[in-house]
Amino acid sequence: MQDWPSGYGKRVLAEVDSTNAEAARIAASLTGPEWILGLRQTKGRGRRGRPWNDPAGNFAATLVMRPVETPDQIALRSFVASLALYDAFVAVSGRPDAFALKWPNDVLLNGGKVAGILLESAGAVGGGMSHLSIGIGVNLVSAPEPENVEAGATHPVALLSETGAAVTPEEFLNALALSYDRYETQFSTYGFAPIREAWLARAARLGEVITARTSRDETVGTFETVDTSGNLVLKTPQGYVAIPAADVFF
Ligand SMILES: O=C(O)CCCC[C@@H]1SC[C@@H]2NC(=O)N[C@@H]21
Repeated sequence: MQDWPSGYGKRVLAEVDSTNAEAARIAASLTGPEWILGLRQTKGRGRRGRPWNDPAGNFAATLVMRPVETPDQIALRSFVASLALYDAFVAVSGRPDAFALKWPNDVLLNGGKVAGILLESAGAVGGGMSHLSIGIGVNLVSAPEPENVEAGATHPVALLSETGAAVTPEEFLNALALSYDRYETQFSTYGFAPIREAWLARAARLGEVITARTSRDETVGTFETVDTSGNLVLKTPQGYVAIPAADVFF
């Protein structure tokens, strides 16, 4: 069986500040997409400027690439990466029913957050995008204490304690790189439609009332779908609302 997808580079770093920061440093010299795995991360970053702590044994990696599509298309790789993460979890644990996807791109295990994704990009001189970094953090062996996460946020869990699966970061990277390559091929060949369908089939709380919060406002409504642009669509008493970016609370 293939254990690494062709066309992808790999760097394994014993210690790094943040694999996303490293991705930005090497982006200009890339000759193809590259995975960067940090076995220790000292300054990991999460969504919305939050820190991301990485005890040894957890997974911290970034896929950095130089895509050529429009920024809107490029951002849809958040869904490509979520699906790849879901499949990697199933490959290492054999437990498809235990996992679900939380919009925009968290992975839940038995209802708790086991993984998060941070997309970062930079523009090129003269327009367009110079690189996209897809940073992925997975609680393989330990999860932060609940008091260290934002009030009301999904409680964190670890793969090991929830499933008994003891997986090293290197093993997880191999599973993830293979599943990412499969979904990337699907995305570049057929576009967002099949990715969206597959994502919705694994979505947490579809059809239920949820809350989407931004720094400016809060929308409560029934989670109807994710639209063809990747927006969260909530049905509210005022009508349908499409939300491009927010934190979701159950
Ligand atoms: O807030 C989230 O849910 C996203 C967390 C993303 C963390 C990962 S760990 C690897 C990569 N490097 C970083 O500094 N952050 C991402």
